[in-house]
Amino acid sequence: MSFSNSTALIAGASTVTALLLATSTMGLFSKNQMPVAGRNVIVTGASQGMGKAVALLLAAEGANVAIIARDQKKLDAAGAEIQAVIDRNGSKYFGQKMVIISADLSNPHKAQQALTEAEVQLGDTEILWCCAGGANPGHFVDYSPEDLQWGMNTNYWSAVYIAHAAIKAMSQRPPPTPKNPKQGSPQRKVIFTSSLAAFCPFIGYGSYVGPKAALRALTDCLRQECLLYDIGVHCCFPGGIDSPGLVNENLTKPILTKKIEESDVIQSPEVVAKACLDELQSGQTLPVPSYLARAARAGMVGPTPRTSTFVEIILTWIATIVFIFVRRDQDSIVLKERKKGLPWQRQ
Ligand SMILES: NC(=O)C1=CN([C@@H]2O[C@H](COP(=O)(O)OP(=O)(O)OC[C@H]3O[C@@H](n4cnc5c(N)ncnc54)[C@H](OP(=O)(O)O)[C@@H]3O)[C@@H](O)[C@H]2O)C=CC1
Ligand SMILES: CCCCCCCCCCCCCCCC(=O)[C@@H](N)CO
Repeated sequence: MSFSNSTALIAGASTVTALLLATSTMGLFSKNQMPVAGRNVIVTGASQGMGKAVALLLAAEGANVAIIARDQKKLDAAGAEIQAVIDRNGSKYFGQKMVIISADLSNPHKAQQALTEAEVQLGDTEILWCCAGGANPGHFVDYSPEDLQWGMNTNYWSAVYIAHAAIKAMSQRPPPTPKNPKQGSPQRKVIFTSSLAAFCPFIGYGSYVGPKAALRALTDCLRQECLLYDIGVHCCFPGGIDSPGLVNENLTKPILTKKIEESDVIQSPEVVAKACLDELQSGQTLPVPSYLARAARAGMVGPTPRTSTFVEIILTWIATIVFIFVRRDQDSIVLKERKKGLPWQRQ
């Protein structure tokens, strides 16, 4: 090969590489991976906090929404807010609907019933976004077996049973014909909600990080199986959310947990919902709403597919190093407490 030929080849190859990097990092030319207008969406944990913000956002963008939680009063209040958003949309999205379903989703029969009920009222489910969850922070030694089971029921089973019912139903039927094929990918979605604390587990979340990390592992497993049925499976990783749940858990949160959380940035439910939706629409498997969670994801991404490959790989190197210092910093908070003496040395 002559000198000029190989130069042209290298120049061509670098241009293609640069273009590929640019499109993968900036999302240029990519279509919306999760349009919501006119589609049937179920949001769990939608009576308050992040779930309610997700339901309000999707309703504002024209989705038909079914909201699920246990407490009927809180559901009715959230339902009124969502209906107001739908009324404001006017005739922009024809026949937009909202339904309220009260169910304890940690019960497999109730979860199946809730899905059936939502489908009777809305039609076939296109998106299931599981937000129901919560934490009862404490030291592991202070938990009762019931406290530990509560963590698993509230965070793992409340998401897994309804996802199981939904994926079984979806896998047997084609997606509804898109009302506007130009609006983006018609793929159906199941979305879980984990936590930044599952990427970086720390003291005080002994009943919580297990189920939240399990949701992530399940996401990787189901994402692969659901390639068979053309269903996308995703899992969001918020940091602190300014929600009623956070206010409540802070009442009993151990002091060491609070100290470690000082390095986190609390976001509003609305910001978290919008940032996660943006990431889902750009095709992210593990959406995050903050830079901190994005850095933690880079350090823990493992075999999950990534978008923006180049930037994420660099970030992975950085995060791997930063994690050494984060862990040292967190441990030093705990070790300072230990200086007061081991339990059996204290009077
Ligand atoms: N707040 C935070 O700092 C963070 C939260 N997260 C996660 O984000 C999600 C949303 O959190 P947040 O906004 O604080 O939520 P909240 O704790 O404020 O609200 C939780 C929602 O889930 C519902 N829910 C709880 N258990 C069940 C159940 N068994 N069956 C049906 N519905 C249930 C609640 O309604 P009801 O009780 O009436 O059933 C409520 O609607 C959760 O999964 C949480 O773990 C992640 C990172 C940080
Ligand atoms: C590479 C660098 C990574 C750095 C990570 C450092 C993380 C420290 C703070 C994490 C705070 C997590 C809040 C989630 C709490 C939660 O899920 C509950 N409140 C739920 O209710």
